[in-house]
Amino acid sequence: MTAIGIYGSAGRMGRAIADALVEAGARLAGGSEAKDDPAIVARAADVLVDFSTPSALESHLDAAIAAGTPIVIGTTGLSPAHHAAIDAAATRIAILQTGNTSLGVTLLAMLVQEAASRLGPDWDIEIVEMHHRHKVDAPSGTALLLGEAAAAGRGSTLSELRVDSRVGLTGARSEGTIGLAALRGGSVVGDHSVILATEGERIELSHLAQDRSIFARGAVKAALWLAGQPAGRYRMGDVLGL
Ligand SMILES: NC(=O)C1=CN([C@@H]2O[C@H](COP(=O)(O)OP(=O)(O)OC[C@H]3O[C@@H](n4cnc5c(N)ncnc54)[C@H](OP(=O)(O)O)[C@@H]3O)[C@@H](O)[C@H]2O)C=CC1
Ligand SMILES: O=C(O)C1=N[C@H](C(=O)O)C[C@H](O)C1
Repeated sequence: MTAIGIYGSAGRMGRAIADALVEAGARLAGGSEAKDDPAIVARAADVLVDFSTPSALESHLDAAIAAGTPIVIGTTGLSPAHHAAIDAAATRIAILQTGNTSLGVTLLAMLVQEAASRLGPDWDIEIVEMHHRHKVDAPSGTALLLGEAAAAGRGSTLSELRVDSRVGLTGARSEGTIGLAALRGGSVVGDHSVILATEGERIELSHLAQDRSIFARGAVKAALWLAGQPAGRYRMGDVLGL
């Protein structure tokens, strides 16, 4: 029985993952919060999942490397420096990082990349997301993941094309850019729409999360898969065979 350790175990996702891993036939190796030593659960677990906060990432990676334990990173709000730290750690242990562990969003990202590659640059791409009032980062990790997929479809990267929430006298839209807008309110679990718009028509590709359990089940599936992998950086598409 695979033992899964949870960083951020008392949070919304940590609690949902504790439920999901039992349903998947795994065992909880232990949980860890800010006050705890992350090395303890890293040593007790066959695989770790991190749904906590970006400022804890470095200590969680250090603990995972020291114990030789693979880790799924679901925490969002990561900076380029965090991604560089993940790349470095992935030369030592297996790591899967994703802004969204659901099957639906993993497939949506592929559809977005395909649409962006087939439609010309006169098709504008805008990404709108809405989340609950407690969310602390924006744009969401999923919006960034979808933006990267759209940019890849255009043969570019999101950092080259992104325009964040417009305000004031912005001027007309620049062709080829990808706009990002974030809404916050109530208890919305996670809604994302990628809008492709040209003169006279538009396409909207959307994912609506109705329950946090979709992320939790995906995180457990990813953890069980990652437990058997050699060092390297992996994606949800690898887990789901998409
Ligand atoms: N990839 C995906 O599919 C998904 C990713 N997420 C992401 O997961 C993260 C957590 O989301 P959510 O559960 O809603 O947030 P919560 O705030 O409910 O949970 C985060 C938990 O992490 C704890 N924490 C803070 N610092 C540390 C630390 N140093 N070590 C261990 N734990 C710590 C928090 O404690 P305290 O409250 O005391 O600060 C809290 O219990 C977010 O970044 C979110 O965007 C969410 C859903 C799906
Ligand atoms: O904080 C959340 O709740 C969520 N965060 C992830 C994100 O930033 O995209 C995934 C999901 O949308 C819920």
